[in-house]
Amino acid sequence: MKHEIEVRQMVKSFGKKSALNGVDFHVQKGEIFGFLGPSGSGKTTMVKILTSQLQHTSGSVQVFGTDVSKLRDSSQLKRIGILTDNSGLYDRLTVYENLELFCKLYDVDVKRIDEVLEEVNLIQDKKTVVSKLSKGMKQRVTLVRALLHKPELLFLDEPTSALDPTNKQQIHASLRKLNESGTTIFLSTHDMQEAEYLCQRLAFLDHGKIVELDNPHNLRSKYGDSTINLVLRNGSRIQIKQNENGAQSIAQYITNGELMSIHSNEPTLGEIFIQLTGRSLQ
Ligand SMILES: Nc1ncnc2c1ncn2[C@@H]1O[C@H](COP(=O)(O)OP(=O)(O)OP(=O)(O)O)[C@@H](O)[C@H]1O
Repeated sequence: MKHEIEVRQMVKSFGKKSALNGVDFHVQKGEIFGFLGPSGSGKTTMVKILTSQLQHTSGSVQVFGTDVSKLRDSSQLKRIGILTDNSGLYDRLTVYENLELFCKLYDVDVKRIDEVLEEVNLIQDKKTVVSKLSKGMKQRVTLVRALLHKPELLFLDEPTSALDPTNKQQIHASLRKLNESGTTIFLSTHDMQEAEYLCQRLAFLDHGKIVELDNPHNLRSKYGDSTINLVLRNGSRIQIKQNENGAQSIAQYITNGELMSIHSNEPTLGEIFIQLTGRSLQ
């Protein structure tokens, strides 16, 4: 089966410095794939290569089953959406005028503008000049622009980095909805909660290499210490191993009416990253 994205033994060097070093992964149609790494690990470079804004040094990069360079053809370009830091919005035009330009370029009915503005809670700012928007609002307009033509494959580079928690939630909900309607999403982020909430599979990137790739559930089981935390009615906290002795202890606490709460001790994605690399994602 052809994947939406297929990257094999890919290297990207800037002069003598290698930003990405032998990267292998694929993205299946219909999934949200997370590319997680701290600052400088190579996320933006990867997004630029996958969207044909930057050429890789060696290895193979395929999007929609053909070489990534084909994305420069306008028919192929219309199949993807891109949200990056560099907003490319015209400061002196209003939100609507900016989006209208994009609709003309991509042959999209302008009726779609209101629909997407509603979705990210920006409809009331439709007539505002872009120079008067906050950073977070600009980020949402850029997202609207990336969604207007209903792309099959959406690339997001740190999509919520400038947003407050409420706006973040709104964007996450819109992205999930979009994914449910069939859009495949490649998400680069250093926000592990975002990755945890959105991604079906994740690659952890460190110094230009993928150090782990799996779904969040498998990652947690693989790196968890298989203990269970109990809180007793007298306030004490106990950690118990998941084995026969542990099961007997838990049964005893329940029988004696001493147990108040019980939960598994799964690591967060951030903790797993630290286990793997010795450094944090921030
Ligand atoms: N045009 C360039 N010329 C030289 N080096 C570059 C260039 N672009 C990126 N790099 C280097 O490649 C490495 C990866 O950078 P990249 O921007 O992809 O990281 P990132 O994970 O996106 O970081 P951040 O989260 O801070 O945006 C860094 O060491 C960076 O300095």
